[in-house]
Amino acid sequence: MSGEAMVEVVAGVIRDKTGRILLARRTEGRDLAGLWEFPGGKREPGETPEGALARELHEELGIDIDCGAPLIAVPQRYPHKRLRLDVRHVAAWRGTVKGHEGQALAWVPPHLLASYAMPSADIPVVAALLQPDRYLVTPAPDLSDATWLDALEHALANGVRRVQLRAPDSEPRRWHTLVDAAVDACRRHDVDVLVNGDIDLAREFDIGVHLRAAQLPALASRPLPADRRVAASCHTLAEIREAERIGCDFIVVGAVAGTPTHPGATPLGWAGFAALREDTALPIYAIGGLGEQELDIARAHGAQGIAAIRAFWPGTP
Ligand SMILES: Nc1nc2c([nH]c(=O)n2[C@H]2C[C@H](O)[C@@H](COP(=O)(O)OP(=O)(O)OP(=O)(O)O)O2)c(=O)[nH]1
Repeated sequence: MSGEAMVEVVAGVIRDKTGRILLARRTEGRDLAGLWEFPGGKREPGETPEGALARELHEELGIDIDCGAPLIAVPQRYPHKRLRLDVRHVAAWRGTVKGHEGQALAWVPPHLLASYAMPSADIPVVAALLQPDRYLVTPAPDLSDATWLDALEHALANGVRRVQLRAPDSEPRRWHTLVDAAVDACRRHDVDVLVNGDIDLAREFDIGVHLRAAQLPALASRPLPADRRVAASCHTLAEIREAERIGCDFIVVGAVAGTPTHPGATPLGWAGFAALREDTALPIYAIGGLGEQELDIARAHGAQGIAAIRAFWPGTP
């Protein structure tokens, strides 16, 4: 099944002066007709991604472009094909945008992108545009509470925008007090905050919940409303299917590299990660022995970004 050839597709994020992003509607008679997509198309043999994108946007929209930085490349399996959707920012463009192939066009404010029906490969692309690329998982508060909260404040000041509060085996009353203070700090920084495992605690503080894989089978549906994040840690395709079934917003998958905290586990490697990525449209953070320096390679394998304890927690080696 994974032997089937991978179709290479390149698409562009084109913005106007007000920051709206251009979507095109796939015309009737084509695969995925009626869905909205980032303009682009298939790479031809011998073409670079940049060259293919420039050609496609000239043909489809009548514009000339300067290709910008890679955003994310999403491997994705559809019923009749496998493709890798390589999405690039368009740094600059010249000309007048017009649908040269009869396709409808829409300039969409970023916060409305998710309300457009798109192919499944685009769901991680929209998440990569809108949501944080780093997901801090807190270490257990071994030292004093003040030291732990101070480290959290530093991480938030360093630009972490999404946090999972996690403290395996912490004494419940101490943990409740710490979560209270941590939620307060995250709210002050306008940072997305989830608590590991404890759905009641998430409800009490009106925050998100990050579920362990073992918790998923017992849940009939997502335990929190749509405006609260529900995430899960997954290691296998079966666990990913459970996360999809209950309606998780995103998942964490690993371990990608070896980690000192799980010395016996066989790491997935980036190829193993990408193989799982192909079979789901959920946004995925890669975890396990990774840090900020792996963000580009993570995005190149379809990850939303990196989840880590040590790499994003100030003061850990
Ligand atoms: N341009 C573009 N294509 C996308 C996106 N998301 C996504 O799944 N695709 C898929 C749809 C197509 O299968 C393929 C792009 O092929 P294409 O648009 O150049 O060619 P086509 O219509 O003849 O493709 P097809 O019907 O033969 O699959 O990538 C996206 O955001 N932009």
